[in-house]
Amino acid sequence: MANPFLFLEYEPAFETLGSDYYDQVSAAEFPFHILRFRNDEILTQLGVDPQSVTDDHFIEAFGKFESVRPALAMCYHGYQFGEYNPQLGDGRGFLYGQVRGTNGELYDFGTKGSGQTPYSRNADGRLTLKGGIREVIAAETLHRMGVKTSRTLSLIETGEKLYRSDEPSPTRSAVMVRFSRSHIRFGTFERLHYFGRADLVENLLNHVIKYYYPHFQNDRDCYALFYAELVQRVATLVAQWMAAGFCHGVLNTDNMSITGESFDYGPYAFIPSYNPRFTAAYFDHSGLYCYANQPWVCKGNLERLQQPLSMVIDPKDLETGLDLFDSQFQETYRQLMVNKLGFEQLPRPESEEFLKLTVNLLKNNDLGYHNFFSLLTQGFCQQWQEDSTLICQAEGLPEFEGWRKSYLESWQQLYHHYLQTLSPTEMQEMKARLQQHNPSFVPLRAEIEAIWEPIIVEDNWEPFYTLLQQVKQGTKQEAETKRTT
Ligand SMILES: Nc1ncnc2c1ncn2[C@@H]1O[C@H](COP(=O)(O)OP(=O)(O)OP(=O)(O)O)[C@@H](O)[C@H]1O
Ligand SMILES: [Mg+2]
Repeated sequence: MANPFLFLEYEPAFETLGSDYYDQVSAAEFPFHILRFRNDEILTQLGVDPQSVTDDHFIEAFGKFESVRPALAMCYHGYQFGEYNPQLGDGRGFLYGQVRGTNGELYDFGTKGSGQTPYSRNADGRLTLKGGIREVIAAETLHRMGVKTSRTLSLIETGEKLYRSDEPSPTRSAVMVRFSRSHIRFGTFERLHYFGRADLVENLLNHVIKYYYPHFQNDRDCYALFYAELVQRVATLVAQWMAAGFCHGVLNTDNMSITGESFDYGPYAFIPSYNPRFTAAYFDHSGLYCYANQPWVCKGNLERLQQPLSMVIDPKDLETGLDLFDSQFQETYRQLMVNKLGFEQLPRPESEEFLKLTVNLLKNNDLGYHNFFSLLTQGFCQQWQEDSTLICQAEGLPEFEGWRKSYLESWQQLYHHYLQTLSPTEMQEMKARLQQHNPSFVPLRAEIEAIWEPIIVEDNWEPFYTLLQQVKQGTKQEAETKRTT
């Protein structure tokens, strides 16, 4: 049977920009290939019947890299922890190809761990299996939580021994293919500014607008409009991370997509509890990219992007665009938190106090962030409309004493107050909304670590697949039932 991946209609979109933007490379050859994860949902999104795609097809295309288009290592620089680094670029990946989804939008297949390139510096060009697994889990969980994210199309174990300072070594290797809107990064523009090439900035800008902001293509102000929309997309994304309790960990400008989509999941974590200073990367000593800093860091990255863009866009327009960030972030975050609490909308300005109280309740008590919303979802019932003391009192909430108890009571009373305004139908809808916005299973770091143990000890992959089912279904029980039936 012919390999469907080799018969997709690949569009040489980035390729037509020319060699100023990439280097043609070839993939490494690996000792063996074992498909560990395939994402059939993406096949459907591409209009490919998953039944027609065998595991060997995945291995041929995304492990042995049989292909119809050249492999392109994309060039970029970036600000890393505030320092400009001109020695970046795809050092362990390349653009395999670009295809349209059934929605008409263009997507990248980008590799990670496929071998060395001119940008590998002294590194091996490889990805650890554990790193690949962690990225699969992050992308699938964020997707379930409604965050605009890249996905993982495949993860293939490749049989090499890798040495890493942050994993017991030797450790196992893998190659991953990422499915994302684009791998053009803020750093792709920054590199062109570094070389003083306004012409290349302009070409790239036209390309980005054509493929990712096509609604502005014929507008006289298309550059300014593009930047203003990017600002809003990034602000929306950060609000989604914050509501999802997600800390990306490495918000360097080479990890910021020009489409406003989230990607590159290295040392990320879902926050265990609401701690604004929670820092995901062990090497982020100052906590620069901690949970609460994410909005202003991303706004700062957008501001940095003005440097290359101002080679072709009026700086006044860029300033006006950036001004949209704060309100877009606040508005989206507010709405998402209102939804996480189960409501469609809450009246303003009076409900602001309630939202603040919710965050403070989470901050000042030893409540798990995800656990709290999960308890709210599981316990939600009609009786809460009658008796405020029942609210969120299901098993699992720690005993509150002293000022903490009165804090909880104030919160319950306000929640109760808003519940009383709802009709029986609205109460039903509220239950559904709680379930939609609060998956009862969000993998914390320890849970991700726990699936790695059986893999290294006895090559047991069941916990990994079960965890992915849990993430998809949103509940542990449902996932376990589904796997055993
Ligand atoms: N093992 C490696 N071999 C070669 N280059 C590497 C390796 N690990 C990281 N790099 C390079 O270091 C830089 C920063 O890495 P970072 O972890 O942000 O990106 P990445 O995870 O490799 O790729 P992506 O951003 O596409 O997810 C990139 O230029 C990357 O290609
Ligand atoms: Mg990166």
